[in-house]
Amino acid sequence: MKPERGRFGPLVGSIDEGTSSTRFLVFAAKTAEVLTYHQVSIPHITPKEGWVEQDPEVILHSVIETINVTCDNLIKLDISPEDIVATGITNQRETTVVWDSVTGKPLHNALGFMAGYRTASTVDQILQNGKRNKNFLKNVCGLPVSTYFSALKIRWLIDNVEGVRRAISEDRCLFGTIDTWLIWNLTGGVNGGLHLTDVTNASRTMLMNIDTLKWDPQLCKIFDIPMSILPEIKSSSEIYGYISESVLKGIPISGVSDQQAALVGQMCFHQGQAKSTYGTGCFLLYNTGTAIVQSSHGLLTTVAYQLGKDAPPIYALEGSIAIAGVAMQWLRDNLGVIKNVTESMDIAQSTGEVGEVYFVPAFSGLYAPYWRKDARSVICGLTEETKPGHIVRGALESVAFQVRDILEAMALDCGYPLQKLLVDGGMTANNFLMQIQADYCGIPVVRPLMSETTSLGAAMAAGNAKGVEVWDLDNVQPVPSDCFIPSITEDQRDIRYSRWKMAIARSLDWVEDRDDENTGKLEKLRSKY
Ligand SMILES: Nc1ncnc2c1ncn2[C@@H]1O[C@H](COP(=O)(O)OP(=O)(O)O)[C@@H](O)[C@H]1O
Ligand SMILES: O=P(O)(O)OC[C@H](O)CO
Repeated sequence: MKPERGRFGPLVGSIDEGTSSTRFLVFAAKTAEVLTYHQVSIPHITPKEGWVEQDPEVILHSVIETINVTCDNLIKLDISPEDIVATGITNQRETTVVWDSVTGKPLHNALGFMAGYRTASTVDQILQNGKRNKNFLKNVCGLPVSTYFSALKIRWLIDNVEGVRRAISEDRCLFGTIDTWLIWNLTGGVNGGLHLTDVTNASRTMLMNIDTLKWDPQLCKIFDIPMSILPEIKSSSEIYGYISESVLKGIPISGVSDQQAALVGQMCFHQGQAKSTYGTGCFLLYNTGTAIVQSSHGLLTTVAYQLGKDAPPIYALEGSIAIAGVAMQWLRDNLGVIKNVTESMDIAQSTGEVGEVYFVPAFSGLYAPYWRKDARSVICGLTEETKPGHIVRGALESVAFQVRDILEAMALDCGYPLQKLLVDGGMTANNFLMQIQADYCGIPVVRPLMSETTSLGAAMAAGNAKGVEVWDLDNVQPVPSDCFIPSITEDQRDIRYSRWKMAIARSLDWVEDRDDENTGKLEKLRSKY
């Protein structure tokens, strides 16, 4: 029997395409409750050391699969999928896809956001081997020149993949971050798919002017990227188009964003509010309101959200950490010291207070606030007492310390320290990490009981564009949360943090970094040892 319509009122879907997995969640608009969801893992492909790729078609199929299974789950719960009125997309950001508009086929695997090695020489090329400072475009796009951002990945693809050059010359090449790839396919693909992105994703390419919110011809010229391959930029909350096939046929896609969506999901609508999302990487965003604040301490300036095409853009300062939860996957898959990522909590806890080990997971350099592609991982402080648990603990502590690095930079840029940290994302299930985060930053860490705030933010944006409020924002009760309170002394905190800084110093200058102001340092080191 068909489920009865309207049991929970209007429903809003959220496609959450992260670096490690894809989920489709369905929210009851009135209560923002997750009614059901389905999740599938997305494999990383590493054809060479440090070259992280994913298959765009696997990503697309994972989205379709999660939509289908979630809708089946709804029916089993006697809820009608026909109650879904809109869907949002929240996605891994800088990850870059290029495809052929005629065949619909990708021209290469997607280049992952943390693929540092591959584009290192592209960075050197743009910086003219150290003649330009890495911040030379920051005033225009808010970002330093780094392997992280899409423009470098597009440039690499044009330089290295013949099929991409040919498709450009034949005017068949389309570029997109994952949101764009999904929207194009879900709205029809080769049969009229729409080539669109949202302003928050566009702000991570290095090609959008942070002030005008348009593709910047000067930036495109510097990277030598044809503007014809770029999607149209929309706000984070408007009707992008309608899903052309599947059980959601006819439903509008009407909200798009990623880490920035968690700011919305965490209700950080006011200047001065911040959240940190702990997933594959970790991303701390601080709402700066309508002001474009340029950091002097290694943070990015990015668009936080624009909730409607005529709404003012709201900006954020961001600290991006490349390696967070993925370090747990590395401990599991490469070192075999944990059987699953959840186990990391008990193993780390079991080490007690003895045997401090500091682990800087700079697998392909360090992102904020260091921006050092010459850094590589180090594990310091090993003794004959060191056990695998100490390494696991060191990996979890590295996330907490990197977040402190970012909070220090934010306090310098903003003039005052943050009073509490709102957190979300898969890794926040780890209570040990949450406690040491509070300990090492010296402020309370507040974790909502519903940790899917990124998806919620995308659903809120999608509902907003359809005139359906997800969560009654006028009557919103305090979000039920757990709070972790600092439990170590200032002295203990400072000693640990200064050792972390020593470990960071040891991770730098490991490979040659021509764009860095310390050019030649490596040569000096070589002659010294
Ligand atoms: N209990 C846990 N302890 C430590 N890390 C965890 C735990 N649960 C999940 N993770 C890590 O969090 C990441 C998944 O979080 P998620 O928010 O789904 O990431 P993404 O959105 O980047 O795909 C994985 O890298 C995983 O290793
Ligand atoms: O995989 P996620 O969801 O943690 O997102 C990755 C970031 O968007 C990269 O900037």
